[in-house]
Amino acid sequence: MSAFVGKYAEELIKNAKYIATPGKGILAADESTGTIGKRLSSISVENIESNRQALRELLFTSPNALSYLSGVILFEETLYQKTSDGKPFVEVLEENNVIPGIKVDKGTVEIAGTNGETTTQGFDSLGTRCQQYYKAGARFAKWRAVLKIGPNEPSELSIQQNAQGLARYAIICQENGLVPIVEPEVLTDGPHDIQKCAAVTETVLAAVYKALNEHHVLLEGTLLKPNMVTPGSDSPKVAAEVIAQYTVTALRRTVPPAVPGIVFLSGGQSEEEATLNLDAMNKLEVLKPWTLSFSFGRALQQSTLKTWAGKKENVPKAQEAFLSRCKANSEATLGKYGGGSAGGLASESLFVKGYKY
Ligand SMILES: O=P(O)(O)OC[C@H]1O[C@](O)(COP(=O)(O)O)[C@@H](O)[C@@H]1O
Repeated sequence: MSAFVGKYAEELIKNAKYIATPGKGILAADESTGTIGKRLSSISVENIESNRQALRELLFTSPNALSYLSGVILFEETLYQKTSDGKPFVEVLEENNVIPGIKVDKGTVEIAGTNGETTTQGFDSLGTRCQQYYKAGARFAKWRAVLKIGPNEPSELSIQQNAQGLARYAIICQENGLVPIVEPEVLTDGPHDIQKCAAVTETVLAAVYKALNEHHVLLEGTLLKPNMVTPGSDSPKVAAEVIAQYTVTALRRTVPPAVPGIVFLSGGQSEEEATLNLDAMNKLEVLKPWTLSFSFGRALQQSTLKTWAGKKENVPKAQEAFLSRCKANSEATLGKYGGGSAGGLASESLFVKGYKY
């Protein structure tokens, strides 16, 4: 084995495999304080710790919803929070066989001399932070790199910087017992067609797997969180079957079978769109050596957030909405989603231009 095999190898492989269990997926509830502020302001709720805690408690204590999840990504503040009855969130998740994860990046900064391209920050004391998060119960981590499509973008510089950054992050996580989720997000902004998105996604993923190899990352103990291959936001939409075909083709060309699971981000798709696209991928009859599942933020929470609207009396209804999205996405990981669990809210587009933070 060419990869560096540290003392956590077996545990990393076991946890990555568990997270990729067919029928289960990841809730991305790791919005940083700024990002959750935007979500809360959309329902006129103040961005203070008690409101952030209340939203996360609503999600994590949602009856039956956790049976469709294998992992939840947390922001640092949430990792140490408790329910209103005083039970640590980490315990609530563990009791339901859901692995707690942690966002370890510190957001993006512009790369000088580029047309608004970015690299991701967060290397300062990353190893020490991983050790602390492991002690607190986290067993996987997330780091988001962002690439954009433009006339000359992504540049070679941004592809290389982001691939190297993801690989360096991944090996530091593995040295400290955390399964790294490798997230190179190609943004959907722009007038490009689906072929362009496919070409860029393939180039980016090829660079990422080359870098992971150079850094001796144990692929069996990682997960990939990519964008789906779609037309740009200013282009006409295409059918879920077309998205499925292009996305699975791009992944088959670039992601080694040693990777146990690919967990998509939703990237501003509506809840229903994201589920139907995932379902169409799992219905495709081609060899897919990895589990294809979800790690949605907005596409799991939007109708729940709107239904809650910050009011205690709406919690049971909001939890029903959350359960219905979790169940729908679980079915989609098996290619068994019939569609239609969408109320009006689940079909609302969640696209935000230049989604960075
Ligand atoms: O910039 P932040 O606060 O890290 O948030 C980025 C968000 O994007 C994600 O990576 C993907 O979310 P979406 O499914 O909403 O695209 C989440 O895990 C995360 O909450």
